[in-house]
Amino acid sequence: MLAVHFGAGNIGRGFIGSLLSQSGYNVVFVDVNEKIVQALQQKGQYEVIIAGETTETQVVRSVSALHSQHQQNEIIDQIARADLVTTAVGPNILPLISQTIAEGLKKRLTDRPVHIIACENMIGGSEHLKTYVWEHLSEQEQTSLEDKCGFLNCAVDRIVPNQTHEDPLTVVVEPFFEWVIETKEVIGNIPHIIGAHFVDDLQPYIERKLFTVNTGHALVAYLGYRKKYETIRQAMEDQDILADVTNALRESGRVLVHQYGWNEAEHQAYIEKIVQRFINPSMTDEVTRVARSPIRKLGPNDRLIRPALKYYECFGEVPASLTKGIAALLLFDYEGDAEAVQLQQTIKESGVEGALEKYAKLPSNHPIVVEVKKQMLYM
Ligand SMILES: NC(=O)C1=CN([C@@H]2O[C@H](COP(=O)(O)OP(=O)(O)OC[C@H]3O[C@@H](n4cnc5c(N)ncnc54)[C@H](O)[C@@H]3O)[C@@H](O)[C@H]2O)C=CC1
Ligand SMILES: O=P(O)(O)OC[C@H]1O[C@](O)(CO)[C@@H](O)[C@@H]1O
Repeated sequence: MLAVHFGAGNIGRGFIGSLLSQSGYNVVFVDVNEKIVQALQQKGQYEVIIAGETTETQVVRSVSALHSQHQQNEIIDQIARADLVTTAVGPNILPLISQTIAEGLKKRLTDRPVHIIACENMIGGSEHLKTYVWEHLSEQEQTSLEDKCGFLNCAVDRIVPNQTHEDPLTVVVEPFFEWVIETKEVIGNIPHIIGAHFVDDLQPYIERKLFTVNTGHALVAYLGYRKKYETIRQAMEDQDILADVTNALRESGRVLVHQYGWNEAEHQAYIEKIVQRFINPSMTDEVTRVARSPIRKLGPNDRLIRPALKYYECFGEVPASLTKGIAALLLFDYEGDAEAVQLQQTIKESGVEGALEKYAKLPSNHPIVVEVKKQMLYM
């Protein structure tokens, strides 16, 4: 079995590539990072260090790599033969790799179906990717590929921080992982992926994951940045931040239980486990990594705005802690993050209302906007 995976970064190597290799796939990574591509080509394997109460090292074998820009023809040939195409490049990069995927699909030399799974932190990631890929195909090509390519939405959960190991390929990960894949668009057999959880309807799972793990993590990061903490663990040791995060997860949890009927006690246990994962003493995770790309995180369907809006819609109240998280995001002025710089520029030019209207699609008189502005005064 052959899998082509775009993005040999933290999640690519530390989660998706590792699981696919364990499941028996030859994994061809595609990346723009010359150093990583060369090292994968030379070694054909790498180590994943699972850092929990004890440390375990797994060797991921049967891997190779191609350069996303310099080896286009080779990538297209691999996609033409692949059983699986996966991505973990970040939502903003999906449009940039879509033409290559389209060219590979056009050259399918086999009638075997191919499944394409975008492993990004977003709702409908694979569906979005399909839209971008389809833009590069004629109507006739789209029709002929429709019953050969299944784009499967998924939710991926594993905390993989930035890596500091001497070997550029070695990746330290937390023990926990969850890969939930929707079966709606499966063509033929469900792909063989050890450890993945297949479900008919992803919506409850992706929302539970994004609006618990990612909502909580974003809050720790933005509040932690305000207080000048460098790591997530340091921020979690601050009792005020811990209380805000716990309360924000109570707010988003109330929405999730209301909307999807998750069992309340089980959801509380899910929250508690996640809070423990943020504290993991065996890993160092930087506040600026978790806070990265604030404009993406301010999106109407993303981890802060959507649960805050849903809370307001469902219960007629403005959620105090989620809005505090939004306020802290708007104050994230880290110069090493291009989106943070752009966001600060927008706020300077159009004010907080302008930024919330532009990126979160919230009208300036919305009660959430009013509350966010108020919260910003106290930070
Ligand atoms: N790190 C984590 O803990 C988690 C990350 N995610 C999601 O996984 C995705 C990737 O995140 P990370 O692995 O953390 O980021 P990362 O920055 O470590 O990896 C992204 C990789 O994509 C590569 N890339 C960029 N442009 C490319 C292109 N045109 N073609 C091929 N490769 C390209 C980069 O060089 C990099 O190696 C994101 O959507 C993120 O939200 C999801 C769950 C957990
Ligand atoms: O690019 P994003 O959305 O910040 O993705 C990384 C996030 O996903 C997580 O892994 C949670 O699954 C966190 O480590 C991190 O906050």
